[in-house]
Amino acid sequence: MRLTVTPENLLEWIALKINMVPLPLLHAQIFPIVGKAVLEAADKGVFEAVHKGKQTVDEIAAECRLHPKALRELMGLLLVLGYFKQRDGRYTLTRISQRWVLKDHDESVFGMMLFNNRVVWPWFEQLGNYLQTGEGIQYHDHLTTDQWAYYQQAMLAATGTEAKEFGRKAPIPKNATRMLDIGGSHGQHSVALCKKLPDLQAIILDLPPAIEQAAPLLARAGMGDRVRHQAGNALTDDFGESQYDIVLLSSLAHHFSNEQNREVARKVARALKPGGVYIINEFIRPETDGKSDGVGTNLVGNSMDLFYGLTSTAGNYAISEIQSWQTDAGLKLSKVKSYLSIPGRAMVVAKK
Ligand SMILES: C[S@@+](CC[C@H](N)C(=O)[O-])C[C@H]1O[C@@H](n2cnc3c(N)ncnc32)[C@H](O)[C@@H]1O
Repeated sequence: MRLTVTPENLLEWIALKINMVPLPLLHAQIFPIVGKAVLEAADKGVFEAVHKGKQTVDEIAAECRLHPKALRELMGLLLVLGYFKQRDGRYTLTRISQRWVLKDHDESVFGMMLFNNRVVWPWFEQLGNYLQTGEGIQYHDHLTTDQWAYYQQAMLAATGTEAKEFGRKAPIPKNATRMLDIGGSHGQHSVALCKKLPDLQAIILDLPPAIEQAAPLLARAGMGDRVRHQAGNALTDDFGESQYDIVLLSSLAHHFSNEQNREVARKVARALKPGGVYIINEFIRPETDGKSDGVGTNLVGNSMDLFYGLTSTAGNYAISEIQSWQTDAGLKLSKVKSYLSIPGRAMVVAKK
């Protein structure tokens, strides 16, 4: 998928076609305000206010304690972006905002919006420094307790749609009984598989400050002892020998260096039972050397690559790199499964 500029009439189409429109001006001037406007609107409670029945700018402004003139400007932009409909000065939510933004919808990305607005936004200031030094933020080493809470809620929000597709598509042994979910946070991937296989139990290995915030999120799934947290560190802990039918590493490889991922794969291979699977679930770095790895160059893969570089120094990996960790660890490669709901993301699977 791509973010494109769509002409609204023939003259605009021609202007775009003959390179008369300064597209970089859109990237430089329009895109930053679009992103921040959506984040602030969610954070200030604008969507929830409309959901509660506040429909005019004055009603929404009073409910959210915002300045009416400033809010009118914000609503104009959100209208163009398709978050609201407006008739006779009364705003209503569109299907997009009802499904993806309202706090209580099970697929809502609201938690990710709060994290991005309150924690991540200031990090972007450091992109220039990252480009000069190659040194990312390594945020796991610096988060405050509140930031850990926003982070874990964001991870849950980001998984609302993915976990369903993961549950349907993950190629797992039908008789699996034990699973290790490394950096599993809220545990939704494990919950999805445990709902599918009644004899499966999962351990979610994560850092102690993450578990402190993720425990109540996991408890909401009502899985009891079948999915439980274990405090640890994937880089220093041993995972044991012939213990698990399934090991999952979801959205953690991008925080680790190539060598760290290779070492994690070695420990995973030892910890798998014969026939067990190692699933690395990740945003894929599109190949930049012209070779296609099945996912191709795309907006999500490329922007997440830069984002993870900035935030963790590592970044995304190409499918061929991920598979090299698995084969070096003595595992046999299986199919790569991509997602329909999250473009640029895939499960890279290997078997013992
Ligand atoms: C980006 S989140 C992904 C959460 C979840 N697996 C998912 O796909 O939604 C990365 C998780 O890995 C955890 N993590 C980071 N470094 C870790 C380490 N060295 N050992 C174990 N967990 C780690 C973080 O605390 C966080 O919960």
